[in-house]
Amino acid sequence: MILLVDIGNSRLKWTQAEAGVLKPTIFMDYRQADFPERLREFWLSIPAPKQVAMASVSENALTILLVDMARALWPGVELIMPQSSQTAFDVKNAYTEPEKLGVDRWLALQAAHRYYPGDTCVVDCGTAITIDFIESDGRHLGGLISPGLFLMKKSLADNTAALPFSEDQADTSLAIVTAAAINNGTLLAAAGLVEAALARQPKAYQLVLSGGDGDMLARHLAVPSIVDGGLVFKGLLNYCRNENAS
Ligand SMILES: Nc1ncnc2c1ncn2[C@@H]1O[C@H](COP(=O)(O)OP(=O)(O)OP(=O)(O)O)[C@@H](O)[C@H]1O
Ligand SMILES: CC(C)(CO)[C@@H](O)C(=O)NCCC(=O)O
Ligand SMILES: [K+]
Repeated sequence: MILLVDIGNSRLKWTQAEAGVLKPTIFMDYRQADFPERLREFWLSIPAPKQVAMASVSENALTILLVDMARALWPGVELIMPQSSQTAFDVKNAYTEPEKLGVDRWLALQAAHRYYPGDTCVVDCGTAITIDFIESDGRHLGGLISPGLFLMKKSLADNTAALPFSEDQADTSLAIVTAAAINNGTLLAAAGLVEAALARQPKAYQLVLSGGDGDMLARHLAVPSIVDGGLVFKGLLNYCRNENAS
């Protein structure tokens, strides 16, 4: 078994890979006080992994906590922590400073290149919305970063007197009450961003979505898309030896 860990900006996501097949993802809020205990209990209940692969775009302290926990639970376990680089698994990073590209974006690009070959636009709709374009030959063209839906709504609530934070259902129609106006406005901002990014390219790209709001965004886009919430995990798996072994 290989333990795969994606430390995002708001949540920790982890899963087990057995013979290359991913189990359901466990999502955890790492800001809760009892998070380390809850995670340790979870990890005590699973078979000892041969390898632990981690991707982190979060604070170092959290990464260190998780590394220490894995080492304490499974002494001698092999830890794999990929970093963004110039090229990996036939993907060429477009950034002028390749190591500055978020490792979540880098891993998602590698997974997209492997599992969704072709000219592809990879969108992660999480804390941030990231949009990256990759050509069928593995050349990354670059990307875009915007606040995600939660942050858009939170910044409205935090910076105005009259606007509340609302998590009601959203669509892209015109609203006649405040909460719907915010939910629909921010959803249309996200959908419009993705549609505009695609429309401004000189050719067509297939669209692959991931992230906590990926499903919701997919339902409201005017263009077809594939939703795959496992892109970062699949990218991590590339870096593991014997990925097909149990
Ligand atoms: N407390 C919360 N903070 C932020 N987002 C939340 C929270 N609760 C629910 N969400 C939802 O999850 C979305 C974030 O998705 P996701 O879980 O992929 O983000 P993440 O864990 O921070 O990962 P990443 O950093 O990779 O984007 C938000 O836009 C929001 O809709
Ligand atoms: C953009 C986020 C926050 C998305 O999770 C992450 O990929 C990150 O911290 N990136 C570093 C900056 C960059 O990718 O240009
Ligand atoms: K992300």
